[in-house]
Amino acid sequence: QLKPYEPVTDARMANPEPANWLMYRGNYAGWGYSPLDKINDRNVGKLTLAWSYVTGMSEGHQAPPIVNNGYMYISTPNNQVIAFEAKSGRELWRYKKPIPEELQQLHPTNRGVALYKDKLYFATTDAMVVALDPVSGKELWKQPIGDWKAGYYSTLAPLAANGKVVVGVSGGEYGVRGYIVALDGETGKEVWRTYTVPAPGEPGGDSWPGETYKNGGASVWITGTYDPETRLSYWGTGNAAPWMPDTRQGDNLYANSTLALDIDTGALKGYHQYHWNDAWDWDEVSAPLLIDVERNGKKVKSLVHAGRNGYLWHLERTSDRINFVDAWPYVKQDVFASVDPRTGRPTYREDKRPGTGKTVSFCPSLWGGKDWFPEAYSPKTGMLYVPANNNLCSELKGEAVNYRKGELYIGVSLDNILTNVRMTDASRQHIGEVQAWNVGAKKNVWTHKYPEMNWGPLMATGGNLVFGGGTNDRMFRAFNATTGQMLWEFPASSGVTGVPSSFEVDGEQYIAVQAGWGVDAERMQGAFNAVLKHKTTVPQGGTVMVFKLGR
Ligand SMILES: O=C(O)c1cc(C(=O)O)c2c(n1)C(=O)C(=O)c1cc(C(=O)O)[nH]c1-2
Ligand SMILES: [Ca+2]
Repeated sequence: QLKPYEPVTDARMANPEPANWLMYRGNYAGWGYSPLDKINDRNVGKLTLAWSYVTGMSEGHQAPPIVNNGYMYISTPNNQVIAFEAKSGRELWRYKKPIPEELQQLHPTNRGVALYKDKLYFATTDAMVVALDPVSGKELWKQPIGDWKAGYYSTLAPLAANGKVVVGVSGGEYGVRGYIVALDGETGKEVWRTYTVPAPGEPGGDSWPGETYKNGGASVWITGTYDPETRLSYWGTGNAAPWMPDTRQGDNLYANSTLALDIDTGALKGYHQYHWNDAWDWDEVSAPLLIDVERNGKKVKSLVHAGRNGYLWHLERTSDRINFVDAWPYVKQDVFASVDPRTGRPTYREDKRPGTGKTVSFCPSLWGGKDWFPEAYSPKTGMLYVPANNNLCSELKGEAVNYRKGELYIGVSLDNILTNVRMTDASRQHIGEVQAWNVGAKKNVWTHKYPEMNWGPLMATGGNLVFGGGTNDRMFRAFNATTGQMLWEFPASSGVTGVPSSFEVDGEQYIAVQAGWGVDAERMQGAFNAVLKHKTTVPQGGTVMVFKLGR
């Protein structure tokens, strides 16, 4: 009873129908917002499970259910994509790409598929992009984008725009040299590749001593946002490698930055580095949200980013630059002594900078004020919603490390990483938060607090709701977007670190999300268990959950 598959054109992508969820965050601006309002703050208490489906995988289920006129697609860890009839949960097909046996997955997750024209794309753990037929699941082509034997892998959902499929590579903990690569959507042929770490002689190349740029990190593992008007895509970059900053003295451009890349050529048109010479593993990979922000009575075409470094960043975007507007801490941050009001460049407290042979504690923890899980923005309330971890700190002991192809290149022992968490008096009271911000006014409107951490991507809806999971009690929740009042919660089979989405079929609205705890939410829980008196175990295993209003 499914209608013929409807190709996903540039026009549809630039202006997605409210009934569908065509890409990672629902729109190119990265809002994580569904305009649908049949499920709303008055009736959300009646939300019930319409269907669910066990994926057969453990580890991190983080991908949003992507929906195009009744067809739904999810990806799971281990290079798996599953297609459903969105309304019923009937499986249409399942695709699994084998992973080489010797490949060790440091971050076993996949953050979703991209739909474009008559194809579906996803990026793999063994550093390929695969194109599938969305109707049959048949493999159309696969294109290698990096050497997995050298620690390159992909976890992000691709960005599809202007005839291209654009992805980045992970591997910041293996000493890769990061890049963003665009493939021709039809053929898979590489169109451009832009390194996030410049070579000597290129602009920014002098921010790396000697040969260090070759293993400088700055990986890209979260989908970029895109402005069709300027044809600029915006990407966040990860930590510089290895972690200890004295091994690569200099700013280390363009690690921990937002980059503006021309979608047609990959040319770098602007950047903002959130913190230079990274020492804290604060990957700034979340792409900034494209928002028109009212500030001092003026509209600013903005880029907004809740930094892993604990600051909320308000930038301005133009056709050829990124300008700093403002920044302020949204969680406890004890590293920045100041932020230059003109450029946004921070100065550091020396005693808060880890280094080789030093043991240093700092806040927020190495997982940051916010790790990879996305913020959401509602144009209805004008608020930015931030899933945060507050009051938490880390202690790292820097060690010398030599680069060896395909091996971890961190400079902190795994033992230390798994016990790095340091509690404060405040974090014994609460850690996880959902924060609502009026960015232009720099005003925190409401905050919902959790006793322990929050790893939950957020979605806002036209029904004055904000949805998110992320806590170790397995709950998936809905909040009143205006007031922050918790209106509904549902105990999932596992912790919910999936990106939620919403869609409509035959006039009925649905909320969809994957449960499936894993990756660093799980590792961080281990680090907590090491310092807390009680231990929490979160069950693993992926489930797709789709909710609708009960009668
Ligand atoms: O530097 C990198 O390339 C890289 C990649 C990834 C990833 O691809 O998931 C993570 C991280 N770093 C990282 O620092 C991090 O905290 C993290 C958490 C997670 C997760 O899925 O929970 N992935 C990653
Ligand atoms: Ca990293």
